[in-house]
Amino acid sequence: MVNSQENLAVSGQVERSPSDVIDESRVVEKNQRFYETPLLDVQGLTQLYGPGKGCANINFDLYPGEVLGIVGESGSGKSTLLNCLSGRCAPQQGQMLYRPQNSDHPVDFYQLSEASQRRLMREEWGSVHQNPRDGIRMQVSAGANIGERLMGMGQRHYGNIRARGQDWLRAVEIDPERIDDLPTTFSGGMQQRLQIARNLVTSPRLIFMDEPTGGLDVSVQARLLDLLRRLVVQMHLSVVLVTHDLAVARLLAHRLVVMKQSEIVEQGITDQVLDDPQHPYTQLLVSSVLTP
Ligand SMILES: Nc1ncnc2c1ncn2[C@@H]1O[C@H](COP(=O)(O)OP(=O)(O)OP(=O)(O)O)[C@@H](O)[C@H]1O
Repeated sequence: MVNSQENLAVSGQVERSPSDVIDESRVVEKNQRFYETPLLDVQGLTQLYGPGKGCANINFDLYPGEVLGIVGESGSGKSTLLNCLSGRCAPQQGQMLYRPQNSDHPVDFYQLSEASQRRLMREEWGSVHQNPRDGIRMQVSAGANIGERLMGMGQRHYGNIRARGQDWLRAVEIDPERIDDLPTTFSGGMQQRLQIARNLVTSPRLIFMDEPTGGLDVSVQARLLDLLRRLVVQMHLSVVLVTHDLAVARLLAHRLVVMKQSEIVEQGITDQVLDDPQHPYTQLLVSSVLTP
């Protein structure tokens, strides 16, 4: 039996011309080289609403296929940082170098024209919000939610778009027979999985996630985390993940950034940061989870 991921690859190929296949082999070569260099290089990013409120002097790299977790208590500036990174807000200072697909040269995202920023956000990036209502349209069918992202990238063949929609519903463990149903008839976990399908159908390289499992029952969370972990590996996604849940960070993130009052106080390999925290604030954060 062909698994969902293979189905996705097959349906993707249906729409590709032979010249695209040749291009693709070049992309793979380039991606291998990119592996040596960051996909995202963030330097001195600052967006302050008041002293200690927002994010200040943020520096980090993100590599292809890497998940970076951003943790910290409420109000430490995680969402402000994510909003700047995902292009929803322009920071007061700093730069974010991004290496676009099929290019050897990084671009400074905030210096791009609004049209170029929007193109990257539409074609190469995705955002998974905590509340699925912020990321999917509740009044159109599940299939339309997935299909409109493909149409936004210029695809017009109804049969192919519908087939991709069904493939992606299957990949996120939703019965493809529900393709014509409204998301309002889905459970919270299903809505979140639909939001993920809508994001991933365009094969993005970079995904921003804000508490993707927040507000879900523990068993639903576990299933979603398992799905996310699998998709991240299969699609070689780079992810910036904001979470207050250290267990979620431990499960998904390769590296962690710890924020306190707008600044990064510690960053490193996830297991090292959580098992041997160096900064007193991180020690407090970790011990507050361990203490019953
Ligand atoms: N648009 C804004 N205008 C004024 N202050 C803001 C704005 N956005 C955020 N802040 C303030 O900046 C600080 C950081 O908020 P932010 O939402 O980034 O924190 P957070 O770590 O994501 O918190 P939480 O985990 O509760 O979502 C807070 O004090 C908040 O009140």
